[in-house]
Amino acid sequence: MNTEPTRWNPDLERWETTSRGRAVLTDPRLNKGTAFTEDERQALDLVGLIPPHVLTLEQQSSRAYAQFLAQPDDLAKNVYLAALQDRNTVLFYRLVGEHLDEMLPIVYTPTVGTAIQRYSYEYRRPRGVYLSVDAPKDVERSLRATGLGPDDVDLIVATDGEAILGIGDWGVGGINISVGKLAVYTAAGGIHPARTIPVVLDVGTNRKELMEDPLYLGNRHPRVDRETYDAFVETYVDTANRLFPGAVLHWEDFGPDNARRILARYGDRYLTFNDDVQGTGAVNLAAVLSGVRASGTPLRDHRVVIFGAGTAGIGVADQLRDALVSAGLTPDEATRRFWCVGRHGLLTEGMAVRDFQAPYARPAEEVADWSRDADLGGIPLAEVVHRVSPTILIGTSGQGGAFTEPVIRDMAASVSRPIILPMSNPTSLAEATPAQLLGWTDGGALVATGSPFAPVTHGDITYQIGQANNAFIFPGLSLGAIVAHATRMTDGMLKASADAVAEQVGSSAPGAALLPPTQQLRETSAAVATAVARAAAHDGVARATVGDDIGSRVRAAMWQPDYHPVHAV
Ligand SMILES: NC(=O)C1=CN([C@@H]2O[C@H](COP(=O)(O)OP(=O)(O)OC[C@H]3O[C@@H](n4cnc5c(N)ncnc54)[C@H](O)[C@@H]3O)[C@@H](O)[C@H]2O)C=CC1
Ligand SMILES: CC(=O)C(=O)O
Ligand SMILES: [Mg+2]
Repeated sequence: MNTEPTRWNPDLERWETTSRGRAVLTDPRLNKGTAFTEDERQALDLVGLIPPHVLTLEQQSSRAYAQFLAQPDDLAKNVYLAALQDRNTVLFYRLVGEHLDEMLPIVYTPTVGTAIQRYSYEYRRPRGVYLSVDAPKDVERSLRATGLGPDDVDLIVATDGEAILGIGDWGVGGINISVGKLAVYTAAGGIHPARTIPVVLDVGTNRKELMEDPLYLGNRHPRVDRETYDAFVETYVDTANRLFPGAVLHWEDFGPDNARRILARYGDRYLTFNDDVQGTGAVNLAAVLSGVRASGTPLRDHRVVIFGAGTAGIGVADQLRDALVSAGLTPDEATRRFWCVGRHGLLTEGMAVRDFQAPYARPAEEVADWSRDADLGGIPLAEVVHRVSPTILIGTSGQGGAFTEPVIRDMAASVSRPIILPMSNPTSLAEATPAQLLGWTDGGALVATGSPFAPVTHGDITYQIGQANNAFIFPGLSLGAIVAHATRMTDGMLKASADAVAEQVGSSAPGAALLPPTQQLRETSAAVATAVARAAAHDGVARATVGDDIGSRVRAAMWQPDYHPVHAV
């Protein structure tokens, strides 16, 4: 039985609630604070619980913006916005939507990384659902405790906190990446915030300082063994799918082995995707496609070095390889265009590589006389760049500053418009800054970065720096899947998302960004969702009819941060 005292009535577009008084003010879905109307105050027993003067949403938003600006630093801004989100959903999204450029870096990368590291210290309230590997029998009960029924959930974002951005294992604090991704989903993709659940799968942490910290809020034991882990993930997937059968299951910031294994196990059975593998692959492809357009060299003629051959790096390689095949190469020819560099240098045959890296290992005879670095235990990036003369260099290593001046100058010596994408987050882990890259290449580099960077002026040109972040993909990808009632997330849907983002980039004039502006993320996400829904229909996985009106249906499905009547029942 659904005992939830509050429900959204879609026909009358209003909330209906049996709650009264303070219970209304503490429900962020219902709470309008000083914007409750006189009639609502009377009907909901709010008279005397809020100051008498009624404000508009616009007035509230400008007041909140002033409060936001008064915070002393970015972490305090993050905590301020989190508290606002806990209090009043509509006001939070109205404010973030009005200042997307300024606030995305606060609710998302880079500041979300700091918020995760500081989680147990900045903790104010629980947010989302905390599932513990020590109590798998409670998974169902905890997901049911959201009060949401089978038709009430569109999307669940889950992390196990092992590989947060590029900052590693932060245990239970990882919940904030699920919360942050969902904030982007709603602000950028119009996913209904009440129809989403952030989840952390707390399977322990291998970070000793957390386990020894008296304030640490997660399970105080090392990450569990693979068998226990897999059984727990299975319990989560089965339960989530049974309770919320239509929901997209989004996986975020898992370690490379678990990320790939989970995707291989569930990708063909459920509507699910791994954002770091697939979302990142798609946004990278979009940036490369627009870089290729600006470079004047056809895609099929490019050579790619990927620095950081993990979850994101190989996800990027896989989608680019498929794009090279579509451009006319055979699968083998396409694979041979990649040189992937990991912790021990270039991946080569005979090295101990992970199964998903294996296709990219270079033949031993090719590299027989390449110079090696004894400390590294293999062939370093500088040697790879020197030998290969890549046209595209991608950073997914989490190693800040790894693209050094000699490496970039060497690359630029043989390629006039090198495409260079330092995609690692947060900002401090970018492999190089755009100012460095443009300086070392005399303005020739075509640059996009994972975290936001300000424009760079070099010579007479001001270069806009596009953000090659999966935030350009996942909101529209899931929105398209939800509107199409898709049963699976197919490769075709991912490819469509990349193409749609690339198409949103209007210009390849000198200084133009490789990706659309963040401020336009809502329009970009609508275009992505439309393309994704069409691809779902094309791939035979859409249960809804996808016709000519799909663009307007996508837009109509996007939640807007406006107040609706709250009706006392
Ligand atoms: N811009 C975007 O949309 C996204 C960016 N990323 C970023 O990519 C980075 C990596 O993330 P994941 O792939 O999830 O992590 P991961 O741990 O799966 O992969 C990192 C890879 O870098 C390699 N590596 C580490 N040190 C290295 C070194 N000194 N030289 C060469 N390789 C080295 C590791 O061996 C590993 O294979 C992070 O900084 C993350 O923020 C990840 C997903 C999306
Ligand atoms: C953007 C993202 O998903 C990451 O850095 O992990
Ligand atoms: Mg991620």
